[in-house]
Amino acid sequence: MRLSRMITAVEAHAEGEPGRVITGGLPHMPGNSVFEKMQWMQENLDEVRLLMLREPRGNPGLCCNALVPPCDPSADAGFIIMEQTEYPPMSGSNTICVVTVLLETGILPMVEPVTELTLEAPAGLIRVRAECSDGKVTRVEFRNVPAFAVHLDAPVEVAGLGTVTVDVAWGGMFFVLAEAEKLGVSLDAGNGAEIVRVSEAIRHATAEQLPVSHPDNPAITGPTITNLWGAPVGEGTHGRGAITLSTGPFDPARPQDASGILDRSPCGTGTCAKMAVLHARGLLGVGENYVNAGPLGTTFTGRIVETTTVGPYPAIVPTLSGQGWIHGTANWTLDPTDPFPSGYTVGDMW
Ligand SMILES: O=C([O-])C1=[NH+]CCC1
Repeated sequence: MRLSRMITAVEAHAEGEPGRVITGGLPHMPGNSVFEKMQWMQENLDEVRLLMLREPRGNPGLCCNALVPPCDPSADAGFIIMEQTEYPPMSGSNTICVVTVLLETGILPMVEPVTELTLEAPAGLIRVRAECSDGKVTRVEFRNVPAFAVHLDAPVEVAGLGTVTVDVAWGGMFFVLAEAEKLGVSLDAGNGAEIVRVSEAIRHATAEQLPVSHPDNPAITGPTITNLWGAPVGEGTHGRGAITLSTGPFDPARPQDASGILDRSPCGTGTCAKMAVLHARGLLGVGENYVNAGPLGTTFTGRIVETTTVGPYPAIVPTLSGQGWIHGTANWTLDPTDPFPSGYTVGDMW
């Protein structure tokens, strides 16, 4: 066997959303921050993202994280997040997967009943509190980067849908948010294809008509992801959402060909963006929880712990909590004669 790559990984999911964690096999990535390391990886090593996320080693619903040494001296570990069409600055489900892997495989020491650690994500420092029992991480709570609303009740002209009223908010990624019921879209997981089609049309139109960038880092732009939200359905929940991640380019002339995938979790950054919108509308206050359900019925619990400002925007500092599980380990390899050195996609499921 001759190999041009061997990548060691731990397979994990957080409340249903898969988040592979690469623990070895990647070269040193230069940079004075994890954000700069992410930029270097995007420019010099993007074939690894494609190799991990595309077939035969990946699938449309998979996210992948690369553990990297942190740059901030207060951080215990750094991680770069890879998705099908972008390197997101932050991700709740992937943070929970990374923490679960770091502690349950011994990369960082587990302290029971509570382990406290700091991660450096591309978006910044993430303070983590992990509840642990008998060697298992039973709950991960992290203090996210500040979340804020940029637009509330903004009209967007969407091909095939007409004028759609949207919110645009940052929760670690830039989301466009719209109410599913007003669009006549069911949020039941079985309606995934319509959710993706409608969400991609709204995202594409909003990115064109209401482009946004982060006041502290203009290289972070959007919106890149969509949150169709609705009323709570489960006992003890405050809301539900279906988050669509793009898996390919969108052609407004052929919205029926939209390619995207639902986050299987309630989406941590999406929950934080929704909380920022609720707070901006005076509907959620400091100290209040927001339990958000995703397509599988699993939940993340968000909480506003304080308020702040980001550039010109009033903002909230949210915590988010949920649980992760390891479901495998792998050595992913690439033979130099493999005809697909960056994996492949086929139109039937991409
Ligand atoms: O939990 C999260 O923030 C996300 N999960 C997948 C995309 C972003």
